[in-house]
Amino acid sequence: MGETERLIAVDVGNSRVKLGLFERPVECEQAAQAGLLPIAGGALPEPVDTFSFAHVEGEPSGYNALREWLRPHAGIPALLASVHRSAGQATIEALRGCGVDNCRPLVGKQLPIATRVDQPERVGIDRLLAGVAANRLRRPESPAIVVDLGTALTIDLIAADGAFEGGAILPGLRMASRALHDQTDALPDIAMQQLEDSPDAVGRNTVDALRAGLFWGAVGAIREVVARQRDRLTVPPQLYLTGGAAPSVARLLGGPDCTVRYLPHLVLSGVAIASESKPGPAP
Ligand SMILES: Nc1ncnc2c1ncn2[C@@H]1O[C@H](COP(=O)(O)OP(=O)(O)O)[C@@H](O)[C@H]1O
Ligand SMILES: CC(C)(COP(=O)(O)O)[C@@H](O)C(=O)NCCC(=O)O
Ligand SMILES: [K+]
Repeated sequence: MGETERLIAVDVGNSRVKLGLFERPVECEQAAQAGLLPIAGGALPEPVDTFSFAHVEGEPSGYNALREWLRPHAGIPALLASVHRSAGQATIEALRGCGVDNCRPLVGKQLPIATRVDQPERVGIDRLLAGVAANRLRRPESPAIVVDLGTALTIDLIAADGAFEGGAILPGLRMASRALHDQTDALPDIAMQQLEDSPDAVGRNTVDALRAGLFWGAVGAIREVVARQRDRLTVPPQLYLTGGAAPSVARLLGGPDCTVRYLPHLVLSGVAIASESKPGPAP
């Protein structure tokens, strides 16, 4: 298999940079051309190797570890989706410095997904890419709802015709915990490991009360927004979960007519699918 058949997909979020090495040429049963709605069908491309790190301003260790991971992958083209400008730029520089060939940033209008939103160019590219991947996964007649529990928590509706309809944005678990700590005198910041298991809803101390509120607040918000988006649909949606906090809540979501799948690399798979589309101009 030649180098050109491989791709490094990059997803720069507000907390973490995620990379995936995709080896197979991404096959598409229906040509995904810009302007054409992609029809659901084929399997989702999955990375054969992944790497991720937290990006922190002025802290080079994550980028140093990235350079180590990239060492055997020099010469492979990379396609990058970023919602964080400075981390996106630092990641591009690290990739180019490691000899990664032809590292291109993706922009929303290159993606094979239609939108029905007020300002398509303002939508986070991670939200659109998760929609691109959801379109590959869902049954053609079923709409999809994508829940991304990252720095922010996003809950987006993909219509049965494949269009990104918009959705809801709210604080993610880490951000909510940090906001409570920063804006009060007495509340501690809660470690993410303490938010992995369903806590008792009656916290008998400050930390347990925060765990209860943060965890069940996120689960409740997702259930309510999903239910309200579901109310607009005639066909039950398929629910896809991704993002750092998704494993904690995945088994608590869904219902009798709404199946749930946790897909840790949904955005990276969206980047791999987007790589099939017409390449955009080099920056
Ligand atoms: N062990 C954990 N338990 C619960 N939530 C977690 C855990 N680890 C990370 N998170 C959450 O996941 C977020 C990072 O996920 P990620 O999808 O990489 O975000 P982004 O794409 O915004 O960078 C953190 O901000 C935090 O909210
Ligand atoms: C909503 C987001 C902050 C989510 O980013 P993340 O939590 O994945 O880092 C990002 O998609 C973004 O900056 N969006 C721009 C505004 C919009 O999507 O409408
Ligand atoms: K994300």
